[in-house]
Amino acid sequence: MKYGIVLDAGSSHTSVYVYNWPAEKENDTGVVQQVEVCKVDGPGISSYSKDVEKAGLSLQDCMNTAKQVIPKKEHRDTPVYLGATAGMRLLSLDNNKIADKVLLSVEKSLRLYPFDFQGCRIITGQEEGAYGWISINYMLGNFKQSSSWMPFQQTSTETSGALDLGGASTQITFEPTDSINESPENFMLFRLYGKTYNVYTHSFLCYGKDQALRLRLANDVKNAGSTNLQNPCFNPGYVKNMSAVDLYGSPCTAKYKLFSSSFILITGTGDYHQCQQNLQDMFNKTECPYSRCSFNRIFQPELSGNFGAFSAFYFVMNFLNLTSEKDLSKVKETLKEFCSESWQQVKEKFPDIKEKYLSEYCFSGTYILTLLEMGYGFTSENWGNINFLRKIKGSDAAWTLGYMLNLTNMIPAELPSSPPLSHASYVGLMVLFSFLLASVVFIGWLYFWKPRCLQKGII
Ligand SMILES: Nc1nc2c(ncn2[C@@H]2O[C@H](COP(=O)(O)OP(=O)(O)OP(=O)(O)O)[C@@H](O)[C@H]2O)c(=O)[nH]1
Repeated sequence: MKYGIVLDAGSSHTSVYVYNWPAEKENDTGVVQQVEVCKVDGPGISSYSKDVEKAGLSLQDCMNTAKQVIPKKEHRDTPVYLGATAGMRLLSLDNNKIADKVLLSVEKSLRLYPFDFQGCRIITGQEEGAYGWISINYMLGNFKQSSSWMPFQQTSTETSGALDLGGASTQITFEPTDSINESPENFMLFRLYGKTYNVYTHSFLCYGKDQALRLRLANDVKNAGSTNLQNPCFNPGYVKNMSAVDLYGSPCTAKYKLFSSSFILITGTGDYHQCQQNLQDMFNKTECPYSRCSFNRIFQPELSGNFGAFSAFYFVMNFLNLTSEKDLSKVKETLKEFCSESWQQVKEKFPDIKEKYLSEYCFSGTYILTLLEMGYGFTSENWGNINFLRKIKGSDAAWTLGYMLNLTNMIPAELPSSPPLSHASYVGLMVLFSFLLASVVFIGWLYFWKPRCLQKGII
């Protein structure tokens, strides 16, 4: 067995994934399995900008778990990759030097482990989308192709689109059916197992659910001209004092800072319709320099096929019991009901759920619906094409697997030149041919030898 470790350094936390696969089958599709995932206790590495040494130290527990999971004799040959996503993208926009220091601290810590350290870097939003798409299609077995020696052409499997909602960014990636490509920067060409895929992808920075909430609140403060907000996206009776540092401390919201007040007071009113109207403003649909756009002047081809929606799409829809609801009007009905429940009732009903997550489910659910409907253009007709999922065949749906498959060259561009026959058929045919050959020799011997004997007898 071979092993690989990928660290997903996200905006809200870091996860350490351990994968393994049989060495002799490493180019086969679907053989890589996730054997462990460890969530680092504490926030994402980007929040250690004022204490960079701690960014590296925070990974210790999960790296020790990886050390235990992987057999000792494999440690030296196990590659370790770290990809940082939108939290670090934002930090590097804000202060590139500090972002480098954080990555250096993390690298220093990771080099202390007995693994084969391969590097830490901030991945682009486009990579995050594309690797997410590769991961889920690899796990779903969608890259399987008919082998070239087959006498008939098998139709190739359709791929599934990928929808990823993080804390700071969100990605949409799919293989469009039309060939309109008005925005080359949104397309990636892949050649995998002998087939070419032209994949559309876009990552919206600041549209992950945590930054989107801040973006909305910062706009609300600006529009209201007050730091005392009545907010329809929180349950009635919910009251929160949010620090101005937390609200304006990211490049997504910094420009909205108007007041010197150090706190913003939020009081929930729990009105789904008002919340959705409020959130719609975040999606500019009026300007589009292309034949079609999602929002904010970004090109998007017509949606096609099924989509796997993971990460926060799954966490939120799973809490609301909506992962298998295919009727969009029922989804809205459920959200409306949930948002209108008093905060006291909600807390009593779900005493075991972290208050931070619980208090934001009305906002997050409404945001997901608005993003999918208003932003990407899903309708009640194709809502059923979205599959909210956390795992596929035991592995988490995340960009990490695709990242590792790419960096270890485990997805060949061309089909591996497989022998046209299986070993068993080959042995069978050899036995048959040997038997036929022996029979021919024997018959020949009988034919040419016997008559001569007979002739001798006659003489
Ligand atoms: N409800 C719930 N939310 C979660 C859980 N784990 C993470 N989240 C939230 O889901 C969002 C996405 O989390 P991740 O998938 O880790 O995304 P990320 O790596 O922070 O995202 P980016 O850096 O933006 O790519 C964040 O807002 C997290 O706070 C969970 O177990 N339950």
